[in-house]
Amino acid sequence: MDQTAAGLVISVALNNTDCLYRQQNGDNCQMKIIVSGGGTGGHIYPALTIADTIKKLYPDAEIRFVGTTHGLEKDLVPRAGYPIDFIDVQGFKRSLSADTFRSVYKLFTGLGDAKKLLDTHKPDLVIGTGGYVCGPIVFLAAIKGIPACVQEQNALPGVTNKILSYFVKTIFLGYKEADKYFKGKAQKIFTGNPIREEILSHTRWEALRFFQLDVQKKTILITGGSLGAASLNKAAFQLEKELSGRDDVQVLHATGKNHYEAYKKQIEEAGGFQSNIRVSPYLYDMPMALAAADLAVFRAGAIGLAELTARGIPSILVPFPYATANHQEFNARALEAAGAALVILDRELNGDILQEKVERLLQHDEELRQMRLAAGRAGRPEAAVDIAKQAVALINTKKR
Ligand SMILES: CC(=O)N[C@H]1[C@@H](OP(=O)(O)OP(=O)(O)OC[C@H]2O[C@@H](n3ccc(=O)[nH]c3=O)[C@H](O)[C@@H]2O)O[C@H](CO)[C@@H](O)[C@@H]1O
Repeated sequence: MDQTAAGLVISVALNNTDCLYRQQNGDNCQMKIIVSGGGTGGHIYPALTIADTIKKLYPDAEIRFVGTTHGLEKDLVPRAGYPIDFIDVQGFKRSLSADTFRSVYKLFTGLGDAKKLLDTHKPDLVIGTGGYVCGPIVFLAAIKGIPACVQEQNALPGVTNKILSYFVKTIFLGYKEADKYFKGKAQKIFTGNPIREEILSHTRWEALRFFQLDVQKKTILITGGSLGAASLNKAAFQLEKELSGRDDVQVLHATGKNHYEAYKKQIEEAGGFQSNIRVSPYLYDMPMALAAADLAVFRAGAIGLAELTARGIPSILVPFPYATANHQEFNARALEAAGAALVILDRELNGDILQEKVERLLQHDEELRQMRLAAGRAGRPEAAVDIAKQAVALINTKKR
């Protein structure tokens, strides 16, 4: 089906949804949606992006979140202006231990809490974005015949989403590579990962002006994810020492808050860097930093990579080796196979290797250009809208 036809199908489905609601519930009716995902930012940010996109498309939609009090969602969701209910559930460790019994017990308390929430709020749709917290509520909704779907961010899916694939109607895939791991009956739709709207809202010129960077130089963006990465910082230090004062390149580097003081001290001991090297603890202006970047040196978290590809930025990726089941390497390898990234494994990373790869790309414009084009092809800037529309259209399938 070409894109226009697909767009038509979606819009017809949405009109039906609207009609159904108006007919059955009158004009005051609001779609009620529960979104659940948590633990790390990697599950919460996509959940918030999907919620924001639904609100933008359907301003009357009533959206609430379900999370646990142990996860970051406790802070991030209220801050984003959504109500959140908490359920008492705990993840399973990969190995058997005394804690396993506690997790089983908590699974039942979680299911009990989820049942109460479904009975109280009577949602028309439940969306899960991964993390064990979304297990009970998405599972129970599906069992009760409430349309339910999940969004999987990684190329190697998480356990909760794999189990849920046997019960939900649809799985929205961040990576095509994840398809083969879902054995359940759910329909699998490759949409890419949802990214916040601001990621695409700045031009290169605006960003260079914002950071007072030089328009003649190539900009390298270096970050080890939201917490930073010691191994990446170590290799970056050698690279930045070599690039300091160069007239063809400039660097924006976020070390991670916990690593910043030590890094600053290291720079001082080395006699300081020139102004083409900018080091900060954290980049609050990531959308601007991405707009300025010609090349990125990154970990391989799914949302960071979706942001890079949405902007068509070539990258050198160093997957975090301790991520669950090494899923970051799967994310990174998918981009490498697409021709959009070079991969250095954390155990092989050192200043020489990073410098060699960076210099190669800086000296070979054509290789960088090809990688930029490949990154652009891999990008799915429309993912959030696709997911929001197709998830809401599932309401039509509700048994009434
Ligand atoms: C350690 C770990 O297991 N991380 C997982 C976590 O991602 P995690 O949250 O670690 O990383 P992601 O790349 O998915 O997201 C990072 C987010 O932080 C932002 N940012 C980062 C640095 C900075 O200085 N400023 C800033 O704003 C990025 O723009 C991005 O929006 O969930 C992802 C999705 O399930 C997984 O793919 C990751 O493997």
